[in-house]
Amino acid sequence: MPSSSARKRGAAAKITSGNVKVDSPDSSVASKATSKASNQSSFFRRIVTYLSILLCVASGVYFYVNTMLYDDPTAVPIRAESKEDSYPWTSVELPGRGVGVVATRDIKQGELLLREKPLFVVPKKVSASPGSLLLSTLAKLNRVERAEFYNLSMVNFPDGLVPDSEIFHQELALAIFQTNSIAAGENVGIFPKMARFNHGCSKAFNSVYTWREQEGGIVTYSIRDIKKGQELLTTYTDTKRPRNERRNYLKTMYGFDCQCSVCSLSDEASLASDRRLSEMSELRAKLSSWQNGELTGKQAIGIVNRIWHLGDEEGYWSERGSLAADGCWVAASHSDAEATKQFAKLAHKWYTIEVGGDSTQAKEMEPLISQPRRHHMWGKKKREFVGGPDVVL
Ligand SMILES: C[S@@+](CC[C@H](N)C(=O)[O-])C[C@H]1O[C@@H](n2cnc3c(N)ncnc32)[C@H](O)[C@@H]1O
Repeated sequence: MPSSSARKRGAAAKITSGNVKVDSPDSSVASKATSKASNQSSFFRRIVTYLSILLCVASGVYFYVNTMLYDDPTAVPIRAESKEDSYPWTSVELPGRGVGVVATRDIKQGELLLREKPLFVVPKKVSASPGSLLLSTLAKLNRVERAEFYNLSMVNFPDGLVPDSEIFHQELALAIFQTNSIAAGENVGIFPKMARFNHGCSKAFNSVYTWREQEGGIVTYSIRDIKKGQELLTTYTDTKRPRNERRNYLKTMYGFDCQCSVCSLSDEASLASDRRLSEMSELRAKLSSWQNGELTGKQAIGIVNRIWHLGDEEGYWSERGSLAADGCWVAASHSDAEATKQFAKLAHKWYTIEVGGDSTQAKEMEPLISQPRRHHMWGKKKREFVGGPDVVL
């Protein structure tokens, strides 16, 4: 066999050279010493050869295990997520909810909880098969990134697929993606840390993420104070819907029965909560009819204040920055300087809490607090005293 004869040829050359010395008739102490040294060196060479073979075998085994485990998307041997040391929370197993995120200290309203870039994004609408698009996208990631993806939880993985078939891998990727992806501007993406936040409805969620186009990532802020040990919850859907609708949606899309503090209210309290949430939604829709001239400025501001009041009663504090910014828009359009200033201040406060003081939304409000006429809608509608927000600033 060519490989073994090649190895023998190298060994024979060494033996030949040693035999010449030993068989020499002029053998002396020096030549004995040379012969001894030669024997020793041949012994050491053999040791080195054995060690090299051992090393080769060990690296082969290591490479095989590593390659097979990581290249098989269903086998994820490690938790590749990095430590969340710099954030005031940690991810832990929670009974009946998989992994969740829990505060490691008291967190104040408006604190930055997370800044994260996506593992990958894909367009919201794709013409090709979503499963194959996901597989080709995943193939471009490195092994650790792929492990991060396959380590996430999933629901709605169909039964009865042939293991290791193409369709099996596509459906697996799709199930993980649909369980964990979130909107990223025009796209939808995977953010492995954000993906560990569980869901809460209405006043039960305390953490809100926002996509920032210029940064190509999300930021997440606490919209209320959170006690050490409390779970950080975000929301997976528009929770201004009645409890039954919310629960059906969450069960179908995310495979769980929502037991959050709002879904667990008594029937009577839940009905009252549903009424408030529905009214908030309806009023939001009605507010947009101001643009077509169907409402006066004063009526539009009356709606903004009513939504605010309902939010107070319900404990629903999300979207308050944009609500106050709408008030600012109405007031500026009708040239009400004082109301524009007050709504700008309110919008700035709530944008800072929910999307960050360094957000474009908060920054846009800043100059209007002292110079209301700088609003781009200033004086675009009939002059009218519309009145400011009902809240104490
Ligand atoms: C984006 S993941 C959230 C993290 C997930 N718990 C985990 O283990 O990685 C969404 C999944 O978490 C679980 N989940 C989220 N919110 C929940 C809740 N309020 N109650 C029970 N399970 C919940 C559901 O299984 C859902 O499909």
